[in-house]
Amino acid sequence: QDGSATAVPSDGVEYLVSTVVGGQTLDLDFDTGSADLWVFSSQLAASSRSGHAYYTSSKSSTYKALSGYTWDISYADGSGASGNVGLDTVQIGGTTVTNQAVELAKTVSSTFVSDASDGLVGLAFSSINTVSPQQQSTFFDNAQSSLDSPLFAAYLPFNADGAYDFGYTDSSKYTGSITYTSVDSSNGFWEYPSTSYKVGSTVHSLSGYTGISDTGTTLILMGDSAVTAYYNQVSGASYSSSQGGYIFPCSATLPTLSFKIGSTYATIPASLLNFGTASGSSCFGSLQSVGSGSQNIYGDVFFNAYYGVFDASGPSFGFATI
Ligand SMILES: O=C(CN1CCCCC1)Nc1ccc2c(c1)OCO2
Repeated sequence: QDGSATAVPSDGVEYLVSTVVGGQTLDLDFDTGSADLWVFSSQLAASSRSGHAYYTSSKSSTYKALSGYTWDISYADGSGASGNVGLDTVQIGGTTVTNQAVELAKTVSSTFVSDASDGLVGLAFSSINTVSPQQQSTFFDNAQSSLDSPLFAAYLPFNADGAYDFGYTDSSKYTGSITYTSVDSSNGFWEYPSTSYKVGSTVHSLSGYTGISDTGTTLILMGDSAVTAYYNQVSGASYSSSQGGYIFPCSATLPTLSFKIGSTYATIPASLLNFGTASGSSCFGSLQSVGSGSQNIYGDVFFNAYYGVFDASGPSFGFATI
């Protein structure tokens, strides 16, 4: 059944959604860049669980263990988690999936311990789910047959409560029309060509590049050529190894950044490109380097400006101004 769940901004780093797993409520990070639904569990060391809600399978009347099944995930930022697997009922807003693969953490890396989320809901394609010996389906894949339309949408306004809509798009959450582009899911991501960008009004080519819509990533991460071109237009900007990225004087005037999603430019306003104080009078940029490769990562800062629609029919990705 269609439904909407509130997404609450946490530390400006992520948006958390209250989710019920086997009758137990956890605040989970919805990540369109991965495909594992995993939770902090009673199997974690107490030191790793501190500060977190966690799932205890023995307290769920609907839990079914998948004997011998394991999972082990590593994310591009170097974090990771691993454990074992069972099935249980998962409720997100008005949408309920029975027999959802729930991945119980036995280990989590330090960033997750210090992070606010109690686990993740992966909303990328099930082809990159890490469960072995049999790969499992995402919540969205399992929910699709019960939805009016096989889609979900992310509404993540800056510093305000947002929502994930399942089965429908909500016209009260965006203005104008939704522009769609075909998605190439061969890498398991919501990925599409992204072959040009603009710094202010100056157009640059990004031949061969793609973009990935990734609600699990906070910032906008692009190739070094784009990042250099952008900060060359920001007075006093520099790369700070201690801060781990580009910083600039908080008083600097920032140009807008636009990038193509398929054939249509999305424009990020200057206000969203200042991620906030790094230290003293230096501010940290919302645009940072993705490192190597030709895949740009369009994270929450993008969704602060655009309602994002993830449509499995096609598949396609659509966006509309918030
Ligand atoms: O790793 C992530 C997001 N990840 C989502 C799940 C929780 C932990 C953080 N994003 C990311 C994506 C591409 C990158 C990168 C980081 O660093 C360099 O390239």
